[in-house]
Amino acid sequence: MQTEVIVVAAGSGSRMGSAMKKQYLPLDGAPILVRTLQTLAACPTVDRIVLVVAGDDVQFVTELIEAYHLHKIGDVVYGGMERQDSVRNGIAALRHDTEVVAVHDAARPLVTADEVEAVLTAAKLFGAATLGVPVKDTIKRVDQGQVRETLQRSDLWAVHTPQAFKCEWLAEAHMRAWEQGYFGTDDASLVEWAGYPVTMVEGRYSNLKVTTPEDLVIAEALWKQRKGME
Ligand SMILES: Nc1ccn([C@@H]2O[C@H](COP(=O)(O)OP(=O)(O)OP(=O)(O)O)[C@@H](O)[C@H]2O)c(=O)n1
Ligand SMILES: C[C@](O)(CO)[C@H](O)COP(=O)(O)O
Repeated sequence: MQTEVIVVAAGSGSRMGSAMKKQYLPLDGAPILVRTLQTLAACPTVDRIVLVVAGDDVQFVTELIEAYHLHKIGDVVYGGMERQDSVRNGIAALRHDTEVVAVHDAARPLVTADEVEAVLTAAKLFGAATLGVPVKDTIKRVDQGQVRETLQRSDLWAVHTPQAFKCEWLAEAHMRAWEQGYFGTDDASLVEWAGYPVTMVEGRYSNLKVTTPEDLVIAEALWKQRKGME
């Protein structure tokens, strides 16, 4: 059974506000994107990685792949306006014999091989799965500055990547979403919208998405702590 991972790295990182796009900022001396790709390539179940980057970054990323001897990288394809467009471009580059595909944010460099393997295993068994963690804060729905509702925290999970799917489920969901103008902030929501069940796999709080400057400080501390424990 062939397994591929689409790594989306074509965002602009506007919330980070740095001169360099956040996926290329250093995490303990190597670019965040490199850290992410090294972990995915080390997963025994992952056969190939499709990397989605901005058109302007292809040359730079090709140099990174060589400089860091990154392996399992198949196609490097252009991203789109939204994350969903970038994933759709990645799907178009999958091999025809791929049965399970995972989608992962380049901006989540702290994912571990055992988390990746757990979500891939669940997708093989149940068709679709996402990593996530139970939320720790109380979540309220707010409209025009007014609290409208306090949600039942025990039902709420913060969703991470990777998310993994039977290839045909993900491809169908993305194609229908594109045709019907449906947008979601993750791939699982498209697959849910298409009518398929999605299994939640509990991951670790450390698998944060580097989004704003404080995330980078936390990610660096977690990375160094992990390295110290090896
Ligand atoms: N058009 C886009 C937008 C996002 N991404 C990728 O999707 C992941 C999650 O997106 P996010 O953290 O929101 O990244 P950005 O869009 O870059 O950040 P921002 O919203 O702050 O601009 C990142 O790895 C990002 O590079 C992408 O490939 N293509
Ligand atoms: C896919 C994701 O990382 C799951 O938490 C998240 O939805 C991406 O959202 P963003 O708007 O691209 O930050």
